[in-house]
Amino acid sequence: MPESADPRDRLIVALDLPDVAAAERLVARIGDAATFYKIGYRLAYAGGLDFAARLARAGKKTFLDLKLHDIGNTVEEGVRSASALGATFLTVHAYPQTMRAAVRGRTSGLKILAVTVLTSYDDADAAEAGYALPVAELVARRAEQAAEIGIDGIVCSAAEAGAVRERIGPSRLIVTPGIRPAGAEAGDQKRVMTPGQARAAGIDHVVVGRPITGADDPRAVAQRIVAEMEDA
Ligand SMILES: O=C(O)c1cc(=O)[nH]c(=O)n1[C@@H]1O[C@H](COP(=O)(O)O)[C@@H](O)[C@H]1O
Repeated sequence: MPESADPRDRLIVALDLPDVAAAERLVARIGDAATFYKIGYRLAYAGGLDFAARLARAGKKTFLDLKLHDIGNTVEEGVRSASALGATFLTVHAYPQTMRAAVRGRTSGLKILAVTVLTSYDDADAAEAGYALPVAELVARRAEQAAEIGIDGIVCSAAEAGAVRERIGPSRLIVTPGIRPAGAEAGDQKRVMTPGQARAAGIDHVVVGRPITGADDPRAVAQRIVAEMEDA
């Protein structure tokens, strides 16, 4: 597994906040306890892409969670445009055509992550969406396809990390949302593990949003998550 030199890099804080001012306040409160931030739909549509570029210029690592999925040409050119924002990671959905297009549009420095099956899905949700395979099998199949296509990393739940690692080998990344410190509310997440369990399962990065953004002391929660992974 590729190892980051700084243990704080293992935690990616999801800045799922209404506006840039709120994101700036949270980043300031967390201070040096976190090095890596994710900007998803909520903030991206409220000025978050410029903010992501600013964070990157300020030395933070950024993850653009845009979950691209469209015709190949649109994905390829979209990835090319996103490359200008200085991000470390960009997500696309793990459909083969979409992943191939993303790899064509990728420029150096930007790693493409493929979202296999959302962590808010269980087998019943996958069946409702028309998939015949249980979630674990669908994740494994998409991870295998992602590796064949040359995607840099996989987004899945930590519960699938072992099976995914077997299929993608040691050098690609495993990034896992659906992470909850012991006792925290799962919310809409259905495939959930603790930071320590995730780390022990061989993940490279965890993504954590509400347990940090909603905390009275977000810096302390971030520090505890990093420490829990160090001890795992
Ligand atoms: O691509 C993602 O980051 C993602 C994939 C997935 O399968 N599940 C998932 O929760 N996410 C994102 O990870 C974050 C999890 O947030 P919390 O549930 O608040 O910790 C959110 O920003 C989601 O958009």
